[in-house]
Amino acid sequence: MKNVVVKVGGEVVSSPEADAIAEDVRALVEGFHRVAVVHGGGPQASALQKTLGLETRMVAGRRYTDPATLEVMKYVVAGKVNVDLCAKLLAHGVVGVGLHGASGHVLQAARRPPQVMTGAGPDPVDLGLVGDVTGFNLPLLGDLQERGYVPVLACLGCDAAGQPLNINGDTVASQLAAALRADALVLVTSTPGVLRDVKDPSSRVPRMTRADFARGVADGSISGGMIPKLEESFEVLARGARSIVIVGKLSPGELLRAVLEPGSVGTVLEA
Ligand SMILES: Nc1ncnc2c1ncn2[C@@H]1O[C@H](COP(=O)(O)OP(=O)(O)O)[C@@H](O)[C@H]1O
Ligand SMILES: CC(=O)N[C@@H](CCC(=O)OP(=O)(O)O)C(=O)O
Repeated sequence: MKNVVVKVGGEVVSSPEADAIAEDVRALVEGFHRVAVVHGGGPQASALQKTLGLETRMVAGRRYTDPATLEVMKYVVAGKVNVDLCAKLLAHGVVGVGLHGASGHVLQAARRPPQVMTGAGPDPVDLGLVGDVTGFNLPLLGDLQERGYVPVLACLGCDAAGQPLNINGDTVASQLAAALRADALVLVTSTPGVLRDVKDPSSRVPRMTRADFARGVADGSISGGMIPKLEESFEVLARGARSIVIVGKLSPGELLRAVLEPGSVGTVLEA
């Protein structure tokens, strides 16, 4: 029995690939593995911001979140994306339970103080209503999994005073993997892993170390959302996570292989 955290990026939730993922989650659950799903919704949030005439401000892959932006995140991430993903799982025989941070206080957070960020220059950055994960309601997640449900967590946290906070989906997933001491964390994104050249889908990097990551940021070949994804992942690896793999453009069966045969799909991160 493996304890598996699967993070699905927003772009993937609305793509046909979601069927392959849901099917593989079913296979994992049927194989008596414990699965928790975390999802984002960044592209959908940016699209709604545009429709509403709101500016999207990303700083090194993270969204500057003012009160209006937080409203958008609630509508999109805890709303449409969570519903669509639970419905997709259901269509493949997986009963997901949709959750956000304020629900069961499953995702506990504290507002992030201004800090220097990789890829965003030397000065501290204040991201507004963005949170850092402080904990999870693990008993609630465990109870759900025990009864055959798959928790489906939207990446919105909530602090003890009841303030919802926007958190990068990869951050939530990697912190959850650490808290659960997961056997595998699979980050499903819109590219088939980390690419040497972001414009060339065939340039997949099969294995990557922290030093490779630092070099990629410095030479500009790793940018945008890939920076926080890798940064959080390497931190969790350093704290003892067992297996982290970045995958994407999945065909049926490939998510399963990423969990059961690490190294066969995507980019495996090495401590
Ligand atoms: N070297 C790279 N390899 C793959 N993707 C990269 C790379 N550098 C930048 N990216 C960008 O990072 C994006 C993935 O991050 P993000 O959009 O945050 O994904 P997700 O929504 O799945 O969390 C890719 O779509 C790509 O545009
Ligand atoms: C603080 C922060 O940046 N939060 C992210 C949360 C959504 C997310 O991570 O979505 P993907 O997984 O689809 O990228 C954002 O607002 O875009």
